[in-house]
Amino acid sequence: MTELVTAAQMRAIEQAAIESGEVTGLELMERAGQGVVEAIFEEWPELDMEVPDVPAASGEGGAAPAAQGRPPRDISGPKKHRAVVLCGPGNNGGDGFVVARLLKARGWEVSVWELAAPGEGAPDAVACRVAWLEAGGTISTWDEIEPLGAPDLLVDAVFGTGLTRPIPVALANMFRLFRDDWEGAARRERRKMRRVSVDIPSGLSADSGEILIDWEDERGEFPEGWPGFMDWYFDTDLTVTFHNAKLGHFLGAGGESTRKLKVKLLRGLGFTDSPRELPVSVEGHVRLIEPVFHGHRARSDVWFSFVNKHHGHKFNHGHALVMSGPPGQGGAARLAARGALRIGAGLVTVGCPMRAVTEHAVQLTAIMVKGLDGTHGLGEILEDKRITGLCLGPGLGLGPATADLVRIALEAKRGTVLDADALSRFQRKPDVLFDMLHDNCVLTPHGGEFARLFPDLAERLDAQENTATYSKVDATREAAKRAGCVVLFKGADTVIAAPDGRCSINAAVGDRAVPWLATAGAGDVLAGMITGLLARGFDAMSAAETGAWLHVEAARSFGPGLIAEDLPEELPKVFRALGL
Ligand SMILES: NC(=O)C1=CN([C@@H]2O[C@H](COP(=O)(O)OP(=O)(O)OC[C@H]3O[C@@H](n4cnc5c(N)ncnc54)[C@H](O)[C@@H]3O)[C@@H](O)[C@H]2O)[C@@H](O)CC1
Ligand SMILES: [K+]
Repeated sequence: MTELVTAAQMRAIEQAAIESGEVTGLELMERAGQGVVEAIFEEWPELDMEVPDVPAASGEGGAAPAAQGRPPRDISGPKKHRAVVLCGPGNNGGDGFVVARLLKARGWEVSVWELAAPGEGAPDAVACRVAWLEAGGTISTWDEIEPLGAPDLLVDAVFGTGLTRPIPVALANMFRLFRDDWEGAARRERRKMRRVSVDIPSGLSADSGEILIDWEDERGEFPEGWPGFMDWYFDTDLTVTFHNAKLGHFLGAGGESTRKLKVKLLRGLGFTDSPRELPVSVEGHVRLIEPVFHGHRARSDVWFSFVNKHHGHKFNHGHALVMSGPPGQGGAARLAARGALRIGAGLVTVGCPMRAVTEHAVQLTAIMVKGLDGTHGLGEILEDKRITGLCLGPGLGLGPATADLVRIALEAKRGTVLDADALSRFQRKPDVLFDMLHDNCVLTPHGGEFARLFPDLAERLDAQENTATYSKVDATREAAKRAGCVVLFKGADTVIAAPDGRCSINAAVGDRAVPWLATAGAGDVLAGMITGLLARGFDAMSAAETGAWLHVEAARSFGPGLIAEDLPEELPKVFRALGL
């Protein structure tokens, strides 16, 4: 898995490298700028082509360098590649000056606009600004901004990991305007404008992925008359970050906006050849669940866990019991049961009230049905020690019986998933639930259920003024500690945390986005998949991580049009693709 870091952790890594004497801050900044330029040409190789020796059709392009014998490609417009670099007052802006200089050295026409000149607090950025001016570059201030002609590239080096204070609404609006103005100009000139953000799209917190806006400060120091609110961060095509991806690339709005992320290593920070290892121990880092590459084949983190478990008798693969509610409400439990079976539990039983047996029996074949006489019946069946995974919640109902069933289930100390009604039932007394939970449990709340069990954490997470420092990762970690078990907080940025501080993100963003997974019953299938893995002997954290990852993979594999029933049925295809 890739390790993700916070802004503070990144600063600590950087500081340690500088203090060890292996690299200077200025060298790191130079390397960061080089990394951005490398990433730009990797992403858009067409921008790296020689500029043909064709005079500009309009006056805007200026003279172009010699064509070196190549035929002209297009004679309809100005020929020099053109970039606009927006620089902020900190080190992110410093990286921007390096990018500007390197592009200019390659024959690009580059305009730099700065929000404010870097001050004493950012000496490396000051040095890079000087180097830009010495290279013949010019700098305009933002109040002078007017489109000079359409750029091929818009570089956002306004704020990076140092953005901790909210930015004025007016500035946020300018991000949007830049994009619209220049995109329009690019269309008119038949150019394509690519947008690249240095480190993180400006306006987003690198820790929480939240948009940092000062709503009170409508005008700030910026010109009046900027129109309505749209995207309050710098909307971008490519983000180039350094050393390690940050939490904010995957959480909240950061996940939505980071469509494509490239991580560039900074030589001098102790790296050998793997971006997956942190050179300096970073306490409390978060892992991103993602495929790892072996030779030519992408295999998931789950591959290793699975491989040695795929043989033997059906009882070697465990027996999952999914509890169902009254007649007419059994669909959710059946979905969960199917998820448990397809993910490889040897046996799966739906346990239900006697009067619901017929309904389940007519719908289920490979999955067994067992009529249970309330809590007493559940206690009895749990005397069978071969039942190794339990799922309670989907369609269980919010009546008092649910709390009793949860109590009996937790006393049995099996791998247990609590979802949906089994969580909501404890809204008034979450502590009663927390007292019963053990470390082989997984809670799988969505936002609403999370707020019912952890109202103070949800409130803190929602509070605008705290978004810079308090993230979904923090909230989930606190929740896991309080509950004493693994908590999986659902979303496109699913966060999974264990009470001992381990934490990972299953990000369904960027090219892994699956908006069609927001469909009725998908959560029930997830609960069942995790239960199946617990039944197979996975520990709670691995079961939650593996289940969450496969859930998204199944949705990706199926594609749009997916309904919850399709998720378990897609798993064999996902397994085949993983070489299981
Ligand atoms: N950590 C590393 O290893 C490296 C970091 N580098 C760059 O350095 C960046 C971090 O630099 P900094 O810590 O200087 O921070 P940033 O450049 O991200 O932004 C902070 C600057 O913006 C100002 N600012 C913050 N909030 C503001 C607001 N709401 N309105 C107006 N101004 C505001 C601050 O006073 C400060 O001047 C990274 O994102 C990266 O781009 C690279 O240069 C080299 C290596
Ligand atoms: K930026």
